[in-house]
Amino acid sequence: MAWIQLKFDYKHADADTLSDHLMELGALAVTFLDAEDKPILEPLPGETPLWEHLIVLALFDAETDTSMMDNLLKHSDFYQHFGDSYEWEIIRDQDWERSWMDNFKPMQFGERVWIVPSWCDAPEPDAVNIKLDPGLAFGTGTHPTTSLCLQWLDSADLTGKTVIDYGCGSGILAIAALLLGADKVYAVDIDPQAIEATKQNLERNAIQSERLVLGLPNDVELPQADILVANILAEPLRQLAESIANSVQSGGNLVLSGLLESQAEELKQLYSQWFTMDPVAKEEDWARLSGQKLATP
Ligand SMILES: C[S@@+](CC[C@H](N)C(=O)[O-])C[C@H]1O[C@@H](n2cnc3c(N)ncnc32)[C@H](O)[C@@H]1O
Repeated sequence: MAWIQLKFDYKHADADTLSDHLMELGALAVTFLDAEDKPILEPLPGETPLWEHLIVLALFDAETDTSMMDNLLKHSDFYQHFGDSYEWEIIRDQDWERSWMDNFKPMQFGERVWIVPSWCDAPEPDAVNIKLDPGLAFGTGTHPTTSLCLQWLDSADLTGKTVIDYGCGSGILAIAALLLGADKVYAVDIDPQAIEATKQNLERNAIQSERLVLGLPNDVELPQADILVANILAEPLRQLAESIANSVQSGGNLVLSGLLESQAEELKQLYSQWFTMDPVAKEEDWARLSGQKLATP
């Protein structure tokens, strides 16, 4: 399968906001390289004079309409910092895999959870270690939205619970829930690569396959779960609101991310017709909503 990659030189300090913007435009992943083509390992803070000259790689689905994207980029605030230097290229799967693998190191979330790349040893062997290889799917824990969801799961008592992971990507949240004690997880995604990555990550973590029901949204009959986690973008969260709400049982929990801080209040209002909503949690410019389902009359 081919992918397309947008590559450009970026001469400005605020790389973090640029990354968020590219993800909003549909990028599946964004990687920064230094002037010597080496991946930058640390997250890029909002303002730093260190990275005044970056090479930016953004991976998009092969179906992406590049002329529409050119147009959107030309009208973005970032355009002045890269001008016409950008180029689109078709890349093979393996090339992309290599670039993110270099960036991906063991990371801790909350008290108990570690995400450990499948080619690394666990720094804390007794922790809840999730062995992960996202392949081409989204979800390594490096993005604030995944991190916010992992922190919520880490803080909850999942013992014996039924969980839905809506938009599972690499399966990172589904597997975290299972290793934290959930009885059964239903994981769905519109991207077949995500289904494949989740299946392989399940095997990597030696979890019995009966504990995970996995598939495309139309192929999986969702139960009313104790907990539903959805780290997808604001627009699908708006469109799917009613069906998401219906998939949580009374008293059950909702965890939503993939939305920017600026989108949080509107979505909180929307979901408050079914849930008692908690204060918005934030990491960098991203937000997480959570709430408890109201009893149905
Ligand atoms: C931001 S990634 C999250 C992946 C992973 N759950 C995590 O937390 O890192 C969003 C995922 O949702 C999927 N997705 C987007 N819209 C969707 C929809 N309407 N229904 C199901 N999955 C969707 C995408 O294919 C992608 O894998």
